[in-house]
Amino acid sequence: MKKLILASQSPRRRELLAQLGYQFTCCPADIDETVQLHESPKEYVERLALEKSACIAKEQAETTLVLGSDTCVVYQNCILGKPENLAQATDHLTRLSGNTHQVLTAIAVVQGQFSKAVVVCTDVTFKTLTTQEIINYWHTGEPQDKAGSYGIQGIAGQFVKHICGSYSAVVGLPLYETAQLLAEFSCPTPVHSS
Ligand SMILES: Cc1cn([C@H]2C[C@H](O)[C@@H](COP(=O)(O)OP(=O)(O)OP(=O)(O)O)O2)c(=O)[nH]c1=O
Repeated sequence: MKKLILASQSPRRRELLAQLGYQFTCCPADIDETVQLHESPKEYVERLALEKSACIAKEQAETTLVLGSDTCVVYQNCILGKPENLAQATDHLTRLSGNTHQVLTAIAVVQGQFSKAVVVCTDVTFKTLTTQEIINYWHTGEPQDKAGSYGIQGIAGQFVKHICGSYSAVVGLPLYETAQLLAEFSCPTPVHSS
């Protein structure tokens, strides 16, 4: 079995990868997450997932697989990152209120000089939120470390009227695509026959 490293500090990603049955270690990647000029949201998440994996892979043996991931929330082609304060979270959640937005999650595997990335897009539709609901939500402490200022797997689950795509991708790691990608690198889940 090849050695597998998850290049992430996210407890959600760790739980999702463990759910697939893999044995792995975690090694957070510290990279610059600034959006580049003229970069589309899809290009952005793909680049970050690859950079996170490559940053850890360069310290590893050529046979080690490194999986990195990045999630961003996109509304009308604008990237909504993690909020720094209540004002930013209010801005994000006011935009998402009553509307459909996209959650883009990229996963990337780097092994020595080989790499491959996949981007998964999910549509999420929110109910209309009042200013008081947004303020109350901020004070739960849930939005602070999450792209777009919400966590679908938590209290904000009640804001979501409809989702079209991958729930696990919204939480941070798309289960289907991750298993497929790792199998391509000869690292199958326990249920794969090959
Ligand atoms: C939209 C949404 C995001 N998120 C989280 C997933 C990611 O952890 C985070 C987006 O930030 P990321 O920069 O993708 O990830 P991270 O900094 O948490 O972890 P790392 O870079 O070390 O892998 O937002 C949820 O948990 N639920 C949601 O519904």
